[in-house]
Amino acid sequence: MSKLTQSSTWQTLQGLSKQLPHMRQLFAEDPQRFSKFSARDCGLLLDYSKNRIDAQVMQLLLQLAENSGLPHKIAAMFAGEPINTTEKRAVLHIALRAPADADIRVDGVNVVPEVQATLAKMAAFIEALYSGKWRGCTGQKITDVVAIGIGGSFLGPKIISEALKPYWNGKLNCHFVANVDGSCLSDKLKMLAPETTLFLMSSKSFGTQETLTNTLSAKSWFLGQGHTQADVAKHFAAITSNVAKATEFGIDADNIFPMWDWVGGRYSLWSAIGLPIALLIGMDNFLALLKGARAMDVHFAATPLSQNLPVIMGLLAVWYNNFQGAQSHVVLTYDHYLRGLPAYFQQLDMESNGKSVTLDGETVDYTTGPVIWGGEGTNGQHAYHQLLHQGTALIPADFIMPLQSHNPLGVHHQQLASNCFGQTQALMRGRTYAEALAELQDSSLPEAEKQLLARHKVMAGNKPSNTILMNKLTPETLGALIALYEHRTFVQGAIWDINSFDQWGVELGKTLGNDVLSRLAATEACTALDSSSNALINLFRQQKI
Ligand SMILES: O=P(O)(O)OC[C@H]1O[C@H](O)[C@H](O)[C@@H](O)[C@@H]1O
Repeated sequence: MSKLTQSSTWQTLQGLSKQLPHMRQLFAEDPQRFSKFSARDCGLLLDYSKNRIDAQVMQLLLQLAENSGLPHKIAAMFAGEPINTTEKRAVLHIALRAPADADIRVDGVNVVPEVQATLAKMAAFIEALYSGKWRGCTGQKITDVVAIGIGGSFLGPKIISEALKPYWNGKLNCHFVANVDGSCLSDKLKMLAPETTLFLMSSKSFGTQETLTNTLSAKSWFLGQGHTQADVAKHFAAITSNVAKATEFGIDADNIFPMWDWVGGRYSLWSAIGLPIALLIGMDNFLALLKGARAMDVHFAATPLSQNLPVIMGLLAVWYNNFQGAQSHVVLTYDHYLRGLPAYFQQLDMESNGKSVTLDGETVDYTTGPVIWGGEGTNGQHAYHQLLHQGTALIPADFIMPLQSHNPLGVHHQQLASNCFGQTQALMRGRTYAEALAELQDSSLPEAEKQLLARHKVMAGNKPSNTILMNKLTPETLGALIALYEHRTFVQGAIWDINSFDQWGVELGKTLGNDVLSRLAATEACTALDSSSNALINLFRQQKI
């Protein structure tokens, strides 16, 4: 058994996990439950009272965090220590939103001036595009930007852009290409004119197959429309930490925005990777997004654990994962603009905490990252919420909702809120057999049928949820919200003693993908692999089943 699972705190929590009364009872017994189990800062309110917790459980979870050295680990991240141990790198997305006078050192060098210089370069680039100082090869203004990237170099820019649609200034159109399926790029190109289009290639490594292939095809398309190699500089720019490779690829050195190896892909939207967002909402709004994240960083670093929003959320996730058998976690956004957020948090959390060895290389004897999924409320209520209410799996939920809509339209927002609050209540309360039967009292069904139907209508309740509210979805509150989830992910990784910042599983997929690619192009039939892989490769080579 590991030190973690052997600890008396862990063992006590395990004992308590089956002893807590139903949440209905907890609420009935304590009218102060909401004020005891809610916290607010950075423009966000977290109501975590609808969780299977009491004061003792919370106190023990906080003890678990102390025992795991969480305060020290937070300090180490903020100090730029190489906490990504397998890649020997610092983890400094917090430096990307630090104030200009901050001093955050990697190997003795303050990285903040470089971050600020890149922000200034982004601002100048955006201004040049908006004003028409930057023009395409025929002298026309750029009207469309195609952002090419995948994983962290795609999800953040795309989803955060979508979320901030009310802030788009209409100066440019932005399109996103991630999938290497040629249909993705082709569909976009059909709508574009090369003379007014700028391609923004986003790849930290500048080595990701999908992104390189999509960029090469975009370049061929551009050249194929009668333009020359000399025109490329006016239509291609890149964001990468591999400046040498980007230059070699043919991107003009002036058109390269740097990033750094201490920014993880899934934590990179705050860097120049966020350029598509800034192009759509303007630099001031992009800076407000950073400011919101910064506020959450300050909160995370300085607030006592018991009031610390990411710590509370991380501990609750550990509670369900390790002590209540939950294997998935659902994120439900009651805001149309936030509909992509579950997919963003999915990469953030699953790529970070989908690990099974500790920092010392020991295989864990406890579960780690759950499956993160979700979608847009109220749509999910008419689909998968059924399983949340009456299925056999325990699925803790986060409900996220702004109190004010960007589009106040009749009773829409009130209805949205009523559904959100109604769902958390239904999950918590459930419906007893007696209640279900009472609801059927006036029906004309025979008694036996009433009883049978009542059994189907029983909902156990006691299903946990957090509710996160904000006044309005703004760049600042969104920045705080995303940083909240980043740090929540960190808290869990710290307790599980895993490296939340590498992704070796993804790397293996990339390597094998490249190997298969060479076999697909070979002249000989493939016989060297397992029978399934051989057959699939050979079917593709023959182009028919
Ligand atoms: O930005 P790139 O180097 O092209 O990497 C793009 C993506 O590649 C991999 O799939 C990683 O797992 C992601 O974290 C990364 O964001």
